[in-house]
Formats: sequence, C-alpha cells, structure tokens
Amino acid sequence: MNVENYINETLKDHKLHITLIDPDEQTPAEAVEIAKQAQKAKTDAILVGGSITDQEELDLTVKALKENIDLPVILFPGNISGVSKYADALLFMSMLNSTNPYWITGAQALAAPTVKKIGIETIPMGYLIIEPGGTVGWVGDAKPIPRKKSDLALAYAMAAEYLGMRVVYLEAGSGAEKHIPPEFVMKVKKLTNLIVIVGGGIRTAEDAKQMKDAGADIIITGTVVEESSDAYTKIKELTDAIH
Ligand SMILES: CC(C)=CCC/C(C)=C/CC/C(C)=C/CC/C(C)=C/COP(=O)(O)OP(=O)(O)O
Ligand SMILES: O=P(O)(O)OC[C@@H](O)CO
Ligand SMILES: [Mg+2]
Repeated sequence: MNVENYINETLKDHKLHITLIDPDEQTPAEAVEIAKQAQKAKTDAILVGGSITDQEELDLTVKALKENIDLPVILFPGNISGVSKYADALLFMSMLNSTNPYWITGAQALAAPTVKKIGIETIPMGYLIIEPGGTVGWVGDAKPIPRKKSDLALAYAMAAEYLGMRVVYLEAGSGAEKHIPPEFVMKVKKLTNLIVIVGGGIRTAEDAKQMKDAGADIIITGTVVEESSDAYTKIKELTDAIH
C-alpha cells in the first residue's frame, strides 16, 4: 500500500483524522489498545513519533501495531532515531523555520542511507512551528512564527511547495494551550496545492471542526488521547466532527 495514495484517495471522500502515538509514553501492548480504540472510532491512520524516541521501543511499538491493527502506520520522526523498518511510510520532514541546519537538512542526510536500505515510502514534508511551539520548538531550535503573522507561515509553505514538498505540517506544539489560528490554514490552503496537516492543542470536536472548516486536510491529535480514560469516545467525537 502506498500511503500517500491512500491519503489522496481518502481526501476525495473526507478529511482525515490521524491518531498520534508517542512510543515513549506507553508499552507496545498499551499502544495497540489505544490504536484498536482509534480504529473502532474510525481514525484514518496512526502516526508514531515523539520529540525523544528510543529506537528499540519504536521498533517494538510499530511492529505490534502492524501485527494487530489494520490502518496505515506512519512515522513522525523527532530525529534519526525515529526511523523504523516496520512502518508503512515516513514523513521525510524538514523543520523549515529552525535556526539550526541540523533540523533542516542534517538529520535528513544522516537518516537517508538507512531510509534507502529499508526501502520505506517517504513523504516530503515541510514542518513549521507556530507559537507557542512546545517541546518540539525547543528541541528543534525553532524560531516560532508569531500567532499574528500568518503571512510568514504562508511564505514558508509556498517555499516548501517550490522546493518540491507535497505536504506541510502547521504545528503549535504538543499540548499547546491553543491550536493554531484558522487564518493560517485558510491562507496556506488557498495559495498552495499542499496537503495541509495541523496539530498541537486540538482537543474538542469544536477545535477539530474549526480546523476542518479552515481547510485542513489532516488533523492530528495526540495529547487528548493520552489524557483520556476512554480513547474510543474521545476519538469518535473528533472523527465525527472531521469526516
Ligand atoms: C527525516 C528525519 C529522519 C528526521 C527529521 C527530524 C526533524 C526535522 C525533527 C524536527 C524536530 C522535532 C523534535 C520534531 C518532533 C516531532 C514530533 C514527533 C512530535 C510529536 O511528539 P509528541 O509526543 O506529541 O510531543 P512531546 O514529545 O512534546 O510529547
Ligand atoms: O499532542 P497534541 O497537542 O494533540 O499535538 C499533536 C502534534 O501536533 C504534536 O506534534
Ligand atoms: Mg510525547
């Protein structure tokens, strides 16, 4: 299965909700339980990654997910340790507004030979950090885009498209108090042909609907599910708003 085709085909019918699982937050068995609930609640794929990733834990988690669920498993690498041969695809991402070349092209070069060896599908993606930016912004030495400066995000997104990327991820940071302003999504959607992913601080059906109405193609949630005692009900609330 080609994951990018799956995304594009699904988009002909509805916008996507993707459940983010951080392999460092639970055991592989617990990750499978969450993913099963997410699948039952009709999430469209599972994203696996975190700002700090132990490669062995990642492999065990991805392997367990692939053996037990029927959804695409996509890697969201926080560093070169975020690559696993068991996944279906890898977001081959560059943090375009980092101040440190390591996060723009360095990690990518270091990971490339491994990516080639395992032959995993890669999806070229521009990763943009918007205020507050959270742990990811701190780890990635980002210069977060101010919440009032959506034009800056648009300019970076247009550059991402001209560089040949097919996806842009507008990130407020995991657990952000507020998700990104809808205006960011509207502008990028209107003036590029990129698949627009949004994440960070999306917690409720209302949040998700606001992002969907602004034009987001893929809505990612991680923290709400980590914090919820009933993953199924929480994800169902989100997928109902998005689909
Ligand atoms: C292409 C390859 C192999 C690597 C690129 C690596 C890059 C550019 C990383 C950017 C910087 C970074 C730290 C990204 C992390 C993205 C991510 C997986 C976030 C999700 O993690 P959560 O678990 O939600 O967040 P916390 O870790 O903050 O809990
Ligand atoms: O954990 P949340 O706030 O859902 O954020 C998800 C993702 O955008 C983090 O990289
Ligand atoms: Mg985490």
